[in-house]
Amino acid sequence: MKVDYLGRLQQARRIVVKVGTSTLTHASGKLNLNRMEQLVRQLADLQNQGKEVVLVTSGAVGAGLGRLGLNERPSSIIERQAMAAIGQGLLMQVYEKLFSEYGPIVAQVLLTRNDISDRKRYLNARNTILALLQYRAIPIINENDTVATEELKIGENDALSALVAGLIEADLLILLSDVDGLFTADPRKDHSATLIPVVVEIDQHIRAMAGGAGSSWGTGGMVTKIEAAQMATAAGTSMVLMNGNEPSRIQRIFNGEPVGTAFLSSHNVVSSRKRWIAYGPQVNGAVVVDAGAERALLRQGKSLLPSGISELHGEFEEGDMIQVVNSEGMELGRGLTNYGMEHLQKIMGKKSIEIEMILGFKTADEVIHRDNLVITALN
Ligand SMILES: Nc1ncnc2c1ncn2[C@@H]1O[C@H](COP(=O)(O)OP(=O)(O)O)[C@@H](O)[C@H]1O
Ligand SMILES: N[C@@H](CCC(=O)OP(=O)(O)O)C(=O)O
Repeated sequence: MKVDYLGRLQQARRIVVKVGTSTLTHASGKLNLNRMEQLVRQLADLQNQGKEVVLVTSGAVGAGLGRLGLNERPSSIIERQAMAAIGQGLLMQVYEKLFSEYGPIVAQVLLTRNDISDRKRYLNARNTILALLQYRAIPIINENDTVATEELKIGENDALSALVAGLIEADLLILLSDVDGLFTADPRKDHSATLIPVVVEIDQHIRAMAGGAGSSWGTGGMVTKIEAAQMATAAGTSMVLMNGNEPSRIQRIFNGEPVGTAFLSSHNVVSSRKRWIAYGPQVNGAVVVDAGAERALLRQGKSLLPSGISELHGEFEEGDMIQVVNSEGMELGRGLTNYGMEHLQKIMGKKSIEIEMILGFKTADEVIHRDNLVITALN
């Protein structure tokens, strides 16, 4: 019997596929060329079916290690960056060769957190990727590991692929991993764990199932995959997490058959600008709010006023992204602040009409205007 959500996934036209290191490399660390060949053939075939395809690929560090004959990830960041520089070229060379056999043009896109944090660069990256799709090219995206310093890193490609899916408003994100999908517990540790075919809402119960990475090559484990699912589904992109060991099985999604775990996109899709606010800029600090402000934000759709703020953390300036947390430390939302740390210290707990008297100027009545605020607590 065909289940309704399968029909929805089958219709997807713009697709982001993310492939992890564990899928791309052998246990030896060398590239798994057979698998890459099958993946490329499947993606080329999706394009032949009229779909737009974007590939987010890991494996630069892994391929660099394999090339140098090393079998352990170096612990120093500099060394890993050097590995990535060696491996990225190798990775692209293999993709270029394989894709050219089946037809599609490929394009390398390397992104850093800044390209997502900065609204101008975000829009620029979006336009470039959309232009590539217009040319029927397949953008092959990875993090620019060689130049992204640790504090400016997105960190791993599950998150990068979800950000990319949001960036280009993809219909579907497919995460290829070394596991068949989300299980009730880590199947490597708990043999009685069972596969969950579909997730409609990512709640505490689902998050609690996730464990860490399964191989020494993978980085994120299930935690980052669920975080990616959360980002993607909130942005209107459904996600399928499936095993990448037989890439031709991707086709099953488009035949309307169940495969892996499907995370269905939320009906409550946030606007593109709010999506950028939620997941784009780096968080520079936090404000703790009282119960009254928490209610106003969560229940009444109000802006954050200085009167509801009781504590400040971090160092931030006007225009920066800050977290809004309650007294128990739970994140309620994120937004762009109208006041920097120094000024906010003077006006927190005060009424908006007092702002000008205290500071000698007033940027706005609100510390975070509703338009610049995204509530994350209800997701
Ligand atoms: N609840 C779970 N369901 C499935 N896999 C899980 C779960 N919890 C932890 N894992 C582990 O996550 C691993 C996949 O993540 P990772 O090794 O980072 O792969 P990748 O390189 O594909 O990103 C699986 O091999 C599995 O051992
Ligand atoms: N950008 C890194 C990949 C980081 C990463 O997320 O790896 P993985 O967990 O295998 O998807 C690389 O190319 O090696």
